[in-house]
Amino acid sequence: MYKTVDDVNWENWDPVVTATLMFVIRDGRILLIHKKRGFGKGKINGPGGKLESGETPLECAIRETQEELCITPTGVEFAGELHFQFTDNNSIHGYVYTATGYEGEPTETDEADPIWCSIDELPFDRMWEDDHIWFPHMLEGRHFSGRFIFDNDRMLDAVIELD
Ligand SMILES: Nc1[nH]c(=O)nc2c1ncn2[C@H]1C[C@H](O)[C@@H](COP(=O)(O)OP(=O)(O)OP(=O)(O)O)O1
Repeated sequence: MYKTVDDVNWENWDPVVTATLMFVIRDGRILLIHKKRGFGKGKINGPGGKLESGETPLECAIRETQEELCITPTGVEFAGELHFQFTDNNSIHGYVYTATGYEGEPTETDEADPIWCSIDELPFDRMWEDDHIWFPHMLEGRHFSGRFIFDNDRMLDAVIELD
């Protein structure tokens, strides 16, 4: 049973899922989604999803943003990595990207409803519990690497490293 980050053998960690997140940040605002289905349904997060075969995390993050919000992010940069170990043995390796702009118009789809938020008033109470730990680093443009233990959607432990 995983309780703390130290209970995981990170050297041999073999995540079940590799996934991505994309955050468009411009003019003091960030483009989030209300997730309508899939993992984390009902939460507020960035667009993103599972890596498909033959795809890089960057390609995945752009494709998922196109699929979920009908926009193509521009000025994309790598922001950080997230390592989630769940007590039920699920595990997710997440790659986070930021973008400074986009082509198209953010549009509601079956998967997501777009929400613009002020970066000073983020809805952390409706987001995954780890987000308040690494969002400030992402917003500062600081690369981060986070390790987290979750029991369903309750965070049990967290460690964050900065470049
Ligand atoms: N603790 C957490 N904090 C966070 O901010 N995002 C998390 C998270 N745990 C998972 N995610 C995100 C990462 C990724 O975008 C998504 C999980 O990917 P999944 O592919 O499992 O989701 P979906 O069911 O949307 O899959 P797709 O069918 O590929 O869209 O949830």
